[in-house]
Amino acid sequence: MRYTRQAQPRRNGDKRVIRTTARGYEVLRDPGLNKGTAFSEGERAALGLDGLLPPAVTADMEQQLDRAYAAYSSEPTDLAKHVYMWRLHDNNVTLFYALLQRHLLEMLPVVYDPVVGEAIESYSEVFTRPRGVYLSLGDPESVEARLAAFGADGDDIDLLVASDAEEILGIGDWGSNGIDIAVGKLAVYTAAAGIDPYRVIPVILDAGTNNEKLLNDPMYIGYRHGRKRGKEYDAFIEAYVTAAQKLFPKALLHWEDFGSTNARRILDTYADRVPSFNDDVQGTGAVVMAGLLNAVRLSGTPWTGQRAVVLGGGSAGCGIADQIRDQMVRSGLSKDEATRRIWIVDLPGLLTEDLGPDLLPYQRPYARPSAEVQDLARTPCDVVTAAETRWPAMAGLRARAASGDGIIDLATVVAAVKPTILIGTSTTPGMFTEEIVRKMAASVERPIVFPLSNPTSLHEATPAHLLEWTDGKCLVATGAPFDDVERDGVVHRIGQANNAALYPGLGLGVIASRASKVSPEMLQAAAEAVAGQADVSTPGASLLPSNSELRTTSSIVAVQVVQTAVEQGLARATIDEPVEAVRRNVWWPEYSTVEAV
Ligand SMILES: NC(=O)c1ccc[n+]([C@@H]2O[C@H](COP(=O)([O-])OP(=O)(O)OC[C@H]3O[C@@H](n4cnc5c(N)ncnc54)[C@H](O)[C@@H]3O)[C@@H](O)[C@H]2O)c1
Ligand SMILES: O=C(O)C[C@H](O)C(=O)O
Ligand SMILES: [Mn+2]
Repeated sequence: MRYTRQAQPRRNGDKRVIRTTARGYEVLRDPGLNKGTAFSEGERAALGLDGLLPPAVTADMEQQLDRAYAAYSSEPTDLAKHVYMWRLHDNNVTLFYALLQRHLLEMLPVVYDPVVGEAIESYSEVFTRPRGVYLSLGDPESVEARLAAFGADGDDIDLLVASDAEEILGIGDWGSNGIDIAVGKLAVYTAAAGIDPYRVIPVILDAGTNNEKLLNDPMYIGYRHGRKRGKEYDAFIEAYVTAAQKLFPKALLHWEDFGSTNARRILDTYADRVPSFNDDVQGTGAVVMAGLLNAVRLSGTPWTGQRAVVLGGGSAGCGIADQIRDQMVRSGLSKDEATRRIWIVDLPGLLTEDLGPDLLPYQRPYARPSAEVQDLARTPCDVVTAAETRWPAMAGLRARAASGDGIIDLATVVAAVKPTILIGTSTTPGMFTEEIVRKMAASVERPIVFPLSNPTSLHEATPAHLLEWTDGKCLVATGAPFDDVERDGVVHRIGQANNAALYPGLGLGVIASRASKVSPEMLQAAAEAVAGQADVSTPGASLLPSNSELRTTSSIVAVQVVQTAVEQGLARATIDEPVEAVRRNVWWPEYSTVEAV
């Protein structure tokens, strides 16, 4: 290691010092050291930078921020802006985060979702330099050595975000390209919650890919092999967890964008063994709960009277269903009564018990008894061959198509159930049709409709359509950012029910408390904290806090998570005061003084 960073204290405004043996270009080429024109005259002399920098010394960051923002703005496309930002990151980490934080509302969709989806699709082409750890199932013995190559000491790492990239957003399998989802999620951790960017590692768990386009692309940079499953896959994940725990014993393991057969299984296997959570199952479930807490309050119908239909019963859909069920139980229903008030529609239509082994274990509790649905109409169905290898539910669809039985489709379910809540996590655009939404609105005063499939192009409906079809009565939240919708003099602000509003604060709380695990109560505390940050007292108000307030939201979430961890006896750090514990762990994008040693 060529320099050491002073770890504590890390408060806004505190001066930090980095001591380094590096000199000259070595300093300028290290994005953790480089300050460009902000190096003082003293630093320039001591570090051998005289002559390597133009003479002007820009004492604060303002001018650099203005220059970088102008360059960013002049990029012609969102993807070019995304690439610009990551080049800036590779040149000067502090400036990257200062710029991102200053323009968070504008830049979040560019650095993160939806543009990160485009970047992942073209990763092999736009690749310039690596930014994380690449682990390959093709070389399982090397897992520990590859993680160790990151070069951090055990106590220096707080958080690893890992993906096997089988189900990136809603765009499917992207193999090693998927490392950018881990990189993007970590950038949000830092910009939204102040997680120290030097104490995190993005990881790709490359288990092969079934993406033919990648397998046939000579430029593909991942493990060129069909996706491996079963024992080999499980051993690979086990090797990762074991190595991560050994090398970085304090770290929280964040799981992102796994396929529906692995996500929940991995979560259940490790939830009690290491501090870990699955963002798509739990982060999404909790952020959607935040939006629903506000929406249900506005709807005037208590939780015990809500009926929810979820389209897309994968990681996100069933994670959301579980949180709705738990909220109904907290409101007084039995677990069974609550489960019966949730209907899940997937590729084979309404999930029913007769799908038997085609159901995933976590879908099974929601499957409706055959007797209950025998009078419902069935619509003939075709098997979509393009989705053949992607979802296990295809087997159920194929069986129903072959038997000539057809499926109980979303329109039929909505007509029969008269849901008060409709959630979309199906990855399929346009599924909430005018007919379906009008049908729902005919029997519910304030329909709650959350189309959540990312990126933007995959949303089940647009907010403008939902408000049009419900005469402005719909309570809407979306997965990606959408513009306000104006109707009859009311400006409807569209809340973004994206896990980015929740996981950064959750992670910060877990790190600050060194919680031994992520409990359901911590998730619920986080959901309530997010809900409480949205003021829904005016007509058209957003159901979730604005992303421009992410920093505040995240710190409030973190404090509640620390508090809950302490109450549950899960905190391994000594916490006298949760606010102070959180504050101590926050990193700010401010230049350190660089000293030559
Ligand atoms: N807003 C958020 O914070 C957030 C969080 C997580 C996931 N998501 C989005 O939710 C979507 C699903 O993500 P996931 O991780 O659950 O994926 P997943 O693969 O685990 O689940 C997708 C499910 O949808 C089903 N499906 C596919 N086509 C369908 C159709 N036409 N009708 C009904 N069901 C269909 C699949 O069989 C599968 O069960 C993605 O688009 C993702 O971006 C949003
Ligand atoms: O990444 C996002 O924007 C949210 C979520 O994790 C997703 O998979 O869509
Ligand atoms: Mn995700």
